[in-house]
Amino acid sequence: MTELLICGASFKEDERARLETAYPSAYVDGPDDMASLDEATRAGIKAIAYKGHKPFGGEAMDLFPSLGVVANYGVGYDAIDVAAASARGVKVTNTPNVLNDDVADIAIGMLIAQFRTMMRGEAHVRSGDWAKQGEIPLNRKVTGASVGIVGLGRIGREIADRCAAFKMDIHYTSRSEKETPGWTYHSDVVAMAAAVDVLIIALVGGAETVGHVSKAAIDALGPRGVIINISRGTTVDEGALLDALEQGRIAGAGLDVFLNEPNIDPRFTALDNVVLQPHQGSGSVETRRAMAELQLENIANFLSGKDLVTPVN
Ligand SMILES: NC(=O)c1ccc[n+]([C@@H]2O[C@H](COP(=O)([O-])OP(=O)(O)OC[C@H]3O[C@@H](n4cnc5c(N)ncnc54)[C@H](O)[C@@H]3O)[C@@H](O)[C@H]2O)c1
Ligand SMILES: O=C(O)[C@H](O)CO
Repeated sequence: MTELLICGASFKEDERARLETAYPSAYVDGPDDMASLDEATRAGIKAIAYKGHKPFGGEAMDLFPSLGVVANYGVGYDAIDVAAASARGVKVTNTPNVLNDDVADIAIGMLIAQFRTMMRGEAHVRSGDWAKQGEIPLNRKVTGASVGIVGLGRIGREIADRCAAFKMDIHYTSRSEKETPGWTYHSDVVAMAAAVDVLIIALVGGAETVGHVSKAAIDALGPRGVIINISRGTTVDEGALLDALEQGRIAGAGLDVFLNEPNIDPRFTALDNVVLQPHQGSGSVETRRAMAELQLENIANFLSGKDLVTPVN
């Protein structure tokens, strides 16, 4: 009997093989393909291993009368309708913590690359312009900058700890104030943006945080301001961000996440004050392996009647 459905075209070959070896399974590229599975297969599915950002809602869950768990590969589960799952008695799990270091590292990497114009420096060396034209313009010091972390959760905290090592003046917003001596708490993102040079967005995605970093926050950041986003494309007003970047009303951005990935707004690629990454925050071999193992552990625990390791609902 097929107990597991593997759903997601972005599963790597080894990740998929590990799941297939563990349980009799079926595979689909995404939720839109679930209805194409035959009824007998759908009837047996108890667990879905999910990977990707395509919306997975109640209608698709209803195709599986025995479904008990949706195990997401990733900490952010904004693609999954958790309320619909709960209403159907379906558990949702995710992969928190194991990816904190990688995502924090790439946030700091983009910050350094943006401040120190490393992409321009790279192009200057590769093109031969260094020998022909000499040095690139001077850029901006990273150590000691003032930084505002939007969302001091698991990843936000790791980012802040790295910023502390760079002797930065640390500000943050969060739903509640934390025990962080020396760091400045703001209840309002616009007020924080007015007080710092850099905003690093580490919020959850989903309906509640759409446009959280608003046009007003971008305007408050000002012409020396830089926005780093490793959360979701939805958490910032992307149109306002593009306008501000094009008009030089902020200094630049480092972005790992966008609306409509991977078909991002072409206005981004025309800019020379941005560092752009292909949503690869957690994308080291080591971390992806840990995420895959945690996903499988959640599935295994569910199917053997044990407690889930990282339940969401
Ligand atoms: N770029 C990547 O590859 C990558 C990798 C992993 C995670 N992420 C994103 O990072 C997010 C954060 O992950 P985490 O493990 O740190 O999550 P977390 O839950 O520990 O922290 C989330 C933060 O968002 C804040 N928050 C939640 N709901 C809010 C609301 N309605 N309004 C204002 N603030 C709110 C919380 O207070 C917290 O500070 C994920 O949800 C995911 O979207 C991206
Ligand atoms: O949320 C996450 O873990 C990453 O963005 C991958 O989806």
